[in-house]
Amino acid sequence: MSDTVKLAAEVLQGHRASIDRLDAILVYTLGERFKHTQAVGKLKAEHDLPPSDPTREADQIARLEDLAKRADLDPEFAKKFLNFIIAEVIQHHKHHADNT
Ligand SMILES: C=C(O[C@@H]1C=C(C(=O)O)C=C[C@H]1O)C(=O)O
Repeated sequence: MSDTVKLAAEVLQGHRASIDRLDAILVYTLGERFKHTQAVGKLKAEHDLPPSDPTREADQIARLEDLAKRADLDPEFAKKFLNFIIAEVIQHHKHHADNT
């Protein structure tokens, strides 16, 4: 293995170690977010509130698009990602509503 290939392998290993730590942060962050959304789902079910709140969702999408632009992240990707998470949360809320 040439010195350049060895150096590239070390650089790759460094990036992958950082990616692994960041993925752990993402998973723990999502876990914490879902703890709060589950509590919101129970609260909504107990008070007969609708599972989805489109006004709140639109505010969040706008906020996340703005944050994404400032963080050099594709705002369309940020929007798709948040919509994906919100869709899952709404399913949880419907489940709470059906079982309360
Ligand atoms: C968590 C809530 O319920 C739903 C899920 C949302 C979310 O995951 O951020 C936002 C709005 C609601 O459609 C809420 O109303 O705050």
